[in-house]
Amino acid sequence: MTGHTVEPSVIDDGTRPGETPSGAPSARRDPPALEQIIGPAALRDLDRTQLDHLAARIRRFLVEKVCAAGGHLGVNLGVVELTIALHRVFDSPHDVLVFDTGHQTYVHKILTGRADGFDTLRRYGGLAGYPSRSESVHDWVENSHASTALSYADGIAKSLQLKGELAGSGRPDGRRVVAIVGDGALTGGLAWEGLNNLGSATAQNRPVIVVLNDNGRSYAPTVGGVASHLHRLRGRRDHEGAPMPEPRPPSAENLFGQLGLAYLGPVDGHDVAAVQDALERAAEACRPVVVHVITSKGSGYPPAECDEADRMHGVGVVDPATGKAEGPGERTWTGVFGEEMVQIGARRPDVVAITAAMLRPVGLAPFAEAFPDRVFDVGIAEQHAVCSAAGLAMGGLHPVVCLYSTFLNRAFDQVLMDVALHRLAVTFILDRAGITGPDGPSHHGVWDVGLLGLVPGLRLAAPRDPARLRELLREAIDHEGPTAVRFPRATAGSDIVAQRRVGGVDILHGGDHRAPHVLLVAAGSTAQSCLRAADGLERSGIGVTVADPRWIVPVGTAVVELAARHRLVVTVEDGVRHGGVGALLSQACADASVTTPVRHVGLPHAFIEHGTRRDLLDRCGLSAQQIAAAVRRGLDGHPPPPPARAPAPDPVIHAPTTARTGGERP
Ligand SMILES: Cc1ncc(C[n+]2csc(CCOP(=O)(O)OP(=O)(O)O)c2C)c(N)n1
Ligand SMILES: CC(=O)[C@@H](O)[C@H](O)COP(=O)(O)O
Ligand SMILES: [Mg+2]
Repeated sequence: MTGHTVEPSVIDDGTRPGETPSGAPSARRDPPALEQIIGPAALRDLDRTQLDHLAARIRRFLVEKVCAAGGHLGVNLGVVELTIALHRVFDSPHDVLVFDTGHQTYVHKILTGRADGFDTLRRYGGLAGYPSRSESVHDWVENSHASTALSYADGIAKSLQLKGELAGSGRPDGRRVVAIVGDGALTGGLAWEGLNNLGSATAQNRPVIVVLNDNGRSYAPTVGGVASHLHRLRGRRDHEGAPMPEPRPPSAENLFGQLGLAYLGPVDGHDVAAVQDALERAAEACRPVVVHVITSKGSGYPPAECDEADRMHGVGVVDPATGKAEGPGERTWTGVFGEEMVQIGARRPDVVAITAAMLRPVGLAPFAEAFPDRVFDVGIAEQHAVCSAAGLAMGGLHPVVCLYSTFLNRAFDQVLMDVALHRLAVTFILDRAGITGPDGPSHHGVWDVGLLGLVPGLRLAAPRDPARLRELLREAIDHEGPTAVRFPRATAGSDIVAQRRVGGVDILHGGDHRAPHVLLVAAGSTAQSCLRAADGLERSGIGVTVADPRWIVPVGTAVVELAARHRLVVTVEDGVRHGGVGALLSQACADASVTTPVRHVGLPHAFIEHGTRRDLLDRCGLSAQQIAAAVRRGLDGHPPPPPARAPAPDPVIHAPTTARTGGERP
């Protein structure tokens, strides 16, 4: 590994005393200032010294910008040299670079002319934290869900081959297709579906270059047989820091060779020249090939290198000198969940927990510490997590599957056909449910209510506060059938005490009016805004009942009976309205011949861009004022307004009317 670990304040990036790191290059042939790099061509004729200075300059830039804004710091510090080499060997966007998960593309963005956007990183309307097709022709895949790159590469290579544009098709300017995939992403089943096709007999003349970015970690060290195999291939004595042998020629002595892909590596991923040499040889091979690149997450920044938990995989705003967040940590929904799980684990020896490579992010660290034999990290393998949970339940245990809501999407069939069909007692914990914020459209957990509302026999709870999270978690785990509990990426807030409980439904406000009036159905964390809306409405003489159903799927009879006793129902949910709480209640009212009009306030049926959670909720019409406005419009006989069109651009990412094919790219 080249020696490049330095303190952030003394990174030797070629900056002369008094010159800012991104200042104009001095006469000493320093590399171009980052803001002056308008594209990869600027890298082509840099010499070794300039490349080393450029790498140091990028590291310093990453530490400065990401510590100030939050984002994937450790991840991107680990791919500085790798990304420089990629853009020196391949000619993006003529050549296609597909990044798996996309959280490691900050360096790619710097080298493709977007350094000056980093002051807006992950802010509404600013630079996305993942590839963005609307930002650059160098970006292809926006989906931040792992293990997809190999399948995209397979499809793109097939399309280029059929059009006669793929390298190896006889054209001198044949296009190369490169997939950059992490060792963690390689624990996902979809990645092996991709490999199976990339290495097939028919693919031997359809060269795809798989760059395996192996840092030995997802957040924590990568688990499973794949990780062990990679460790053996690395020929390392340990995961980090050991010297690496010279790149070995392709051989069949490893899994990739057995699957029909040549193997090149292991390569020191922090040595630009070594990576460049390996990539050039891979491109010349003109066949499917895996280039096994060894990197270190957090490389070059001691606070990350020393972070045993996850090498500062992703951070909030932190002090660049220490890597620590300022001030005391906030109590999050995740933290409350983690505490209660330990209480439940002590009471219920049959309860076990499953994580898909995110033990700490989903709050299972306390449970793992208390009950180390009762936590299973299955890797980035959500479908396996759910199906394995079905097996655990069949074996007599009660598994608690802990995922971010958005990552449940890919395991829907396992929830439906492996858990619910067998009516198994499995509990799904859906953290980051609703608008999450900075990670953008593929991370907002907004689809779970619509999806799980389709699952016969499954019960879904949406707690409004920490006390209800604890209560509903216990009810879910005590239930003899499939259950789920959803909560947001947010501070936990204070408890909201109900006036009374009617048929399992908590009445939070009103409900004792004689004259028919408005029923506000507050799903989960929207309760606070609904109560504020109710206060405003009451001041203008509109009587409001605010009810928290607690269990939102299936719709309880008590909610339908409440609806029947009101003049108007308005449901409010932090989820897509399409198939959501409102839609389900409308259906339930229709089935019960209850004719009270029901209006749905929730998120649009669309992809919502990145920003802060609060701001995006407001832009989507979920503020107290907008809820009150929806009630008033309902009383006037009109449907609630479409999601508020803030003066700034719409938060909704409009699906293009015509498919944005690769054809828009060169
Ligand atoms: C389907 C899915 N599950 C979980 C995640 C959350 N996640 C984001 S990055 C990451 C670890 C990825 O590890 P690896 O592929 O090795 O990339 P590295 O961060 O090491 O560069 C995980 C689990 C995700 N993005 N997608
Ligand atoms: C890339 C990825 O999927 C995760 O790193 C995600 O960004 C973490 O999100 P939180 O910050 O909500 O934990
Ligand atoms: Mg990794």
